[in-house]
Amino acid sequence: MQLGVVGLGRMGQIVVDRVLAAGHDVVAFDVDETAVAEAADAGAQPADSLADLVARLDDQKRIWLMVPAGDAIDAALSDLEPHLDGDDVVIDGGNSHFEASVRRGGETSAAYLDCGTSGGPAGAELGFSLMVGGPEWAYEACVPVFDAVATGPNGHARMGPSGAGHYVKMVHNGIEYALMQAYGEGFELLANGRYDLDLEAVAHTWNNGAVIRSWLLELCEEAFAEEGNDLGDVADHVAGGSTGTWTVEEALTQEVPVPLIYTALSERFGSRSDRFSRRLANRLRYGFGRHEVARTE
Ligand SMILES: NC(=O)C1=CN([C@@H]2O[C@H](COP(=O)(O)OP(=O)(O)OC[C@H]3O[C@@H](n4cnc5c(N)ncnc54)[C@H](O)[C@@H]3O)[C@@H](O)[C@H]2O)C=CC1
Ligand SMILES: O=C(CO)[C@H](O)[C@H](O)COP(=O)(O)O
Repeated sequence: MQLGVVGLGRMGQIVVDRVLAAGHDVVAFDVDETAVAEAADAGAQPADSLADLVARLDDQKRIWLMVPAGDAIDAALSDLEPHLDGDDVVIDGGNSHFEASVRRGGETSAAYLDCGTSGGPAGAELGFSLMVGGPEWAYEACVPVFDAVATGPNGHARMGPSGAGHYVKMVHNGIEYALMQAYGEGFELLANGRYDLDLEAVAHTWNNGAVIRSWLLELCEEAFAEEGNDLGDVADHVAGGSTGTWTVEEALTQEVPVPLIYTALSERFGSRSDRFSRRLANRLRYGFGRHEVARTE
C-alpha cells in the first residue's frame, strides 16, 4: 500500500517509520525541509509541496495528516482539496476537536477519518493505540496502514461515524489528566509525609504487581530516576490543557459529572501564575481573625 504523510514532527516521523517498516511505500511532506530530508533518509519519497505529494500518489490516494490541530489542518486540507475525489481517504491523526472533524468530513470531497492517536513519541517502538471515526469503507481501506502504525490489529478500531474517533481521544486525554493528578497527589503526600521514602523505589514496587501499576506510573519511576527524589529543578508549572478543556466543556453540555478531570484541569491552570485566590484567602484570615498575613519577601 502507498501512504502520503503530511507533517513529519515527533509523531509524523513515527508514522513514516512504522509504515515503511511494514513494507509499504510512503510519500512525505512537511513545511520544514529538514523534516522531509529525515523522512527521505528513512526511505520515504520526499515531496516539496502538497501538490507534489498528491502527484506522486496513486489514483486512490491515502493521506495521513499529522500536523498541529487547528489552522494547519484546514490549511493542508484546502491545498489538498482540488486534488481529491470520493475514492480518496484523508486521515487526521492529530488531536483535533471532534466537531472540527465532523465539519471537515462534510467539507472535503474525500472520505475523512478522524483518528485519535495515543502512545506519544515514547510509544514509537511499541506502536500507537488508534481510535478512528468516519466511513466504514474508508477505515477498512486503511487497515494495513492502521495495523502498521498501531501496536497491531488490536491497537486500532473504528469507534463510529465522523467525529467518534476524536471524541474518544478527547475523553482519553481527560482521563490522562485525572490519572496524572492522582499520581501527583499521592507522591506529594509521600514526599511530605512521615517517612523518608525513596520515591523511585516506591514507584518501582508499585509497578510490579500493584493494583495501580500503569505506563504513567512507569513514567513516574523514570522521572524520579532521572530528576531525583525531589524532582530537582522541574518547575511547578504544567502546560497544555486544550483537550482537557474540551472534555470538561462536553461534560457540562451532557450534564455528566467529571469532578476529577475538572480538578486536574484547574490544577494545571492554577500552576501557571500566582494564585490570586490563595493570596486573598491569606488576607481574609487577617480580616476576620487577625491571623498573621504571610507576605512575599
Ligand atoms: N506529541 C504527542 O505526544 C502527541 C501528539 N498528538 C497530536 O499529533 C499532532 C502532531 O503532533 P506532534 O508530532 O507532536 O507535533 P510537532 O510539532 O512535533 O510536528 C508537527 C509538524 O507539522 C509540520 N507542519 C505544520 N504545519 C504544516 C503544514 N501546513 N503542512 C505540512 N506540515 C506542517 C511542522 O513543520 C512539524 O514538523 C498534533 O495534533 C498533536 O496534538 C497526538 C498524540 C500524542
Ligand atoms: O494527546 C496527547 C497524549 O495523549 C498529547 O501529548 C497531548 O499534547 C496531551 O494533551 P495536553 O497538551 O493538553 O497535555
